[in-house]
Amino acid sequence: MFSLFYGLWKYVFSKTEFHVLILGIDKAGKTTLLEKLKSLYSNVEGLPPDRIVPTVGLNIGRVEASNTKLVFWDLGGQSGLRPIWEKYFEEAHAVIYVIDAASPSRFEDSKSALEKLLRHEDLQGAPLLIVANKQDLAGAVSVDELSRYLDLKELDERQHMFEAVCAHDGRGVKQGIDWLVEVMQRSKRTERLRIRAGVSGP
Ligand SMILES: Nc1nc2c(ncn2[C@@H]2O[C@H](COP(=O)(O)OP(=O)(O)OP(=O)(O)O)[C@@H](O)[C@H]2O)c(=O)[nH]1
Ligand SMILES: [Mg+2]
Repeated sequence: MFSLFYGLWKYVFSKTEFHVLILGIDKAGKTTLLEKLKSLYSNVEGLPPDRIVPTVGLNIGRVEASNTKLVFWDLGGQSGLRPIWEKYFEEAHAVIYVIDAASPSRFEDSKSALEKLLRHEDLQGAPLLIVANKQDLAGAVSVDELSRYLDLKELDERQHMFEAVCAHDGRGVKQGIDWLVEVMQRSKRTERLRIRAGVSGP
């Protein structure tokens, strides 16, 4: 009986495409992370860091992880571009929020952009992976320090995880994605999005 349900469950998720927004302020390392995700999870080699330029439009990456189709949407983080983010909120299953852990002078900006996003009704119930990026740099803070700094009460009501990552060499990326896939599969938001799209199962 268990294997029947498990098979059905796996079947439903092999059909579902999860939309994951990659957000964060400019220079946090979002596009570098997206390109690393492509290299790690698809047979397309992502761009090397020295070929990545600041994002103005939208970068898309499609990969398959743990038998699940993931579509990443990477948007520009410059302050003038942040108002565009909310256009993608409604359709997103989850958010990866990237922070440059080696730039404390930008933590305030990063925190307030995250705060806004957490308060937005179109993102209600979306699981959140907070990436403490650039762990290869000497000044990078740990996830504990970053979480203490952010100290956001809005996080208490949301499924979230902090992950120490280096988008250059890929460390920490798989752990974060494994967690994200698992929580997206079980989240009420995924169920709501599936019903809205008219997909009720096989
Ligand atoms: N040392 C180090 N540098 C990184 C890492 N990830 C990204 N960078 C560098 O940080 C800079 C900004 O990276 P991007 O990926 O363009 O940042 P972004 O968040 O996409 O920036 P916008 O598109 O402007 O929003 C580049 O010089 C990257 O090479 C990392 O893990 N370690
Ligand atoms: Mg970018």
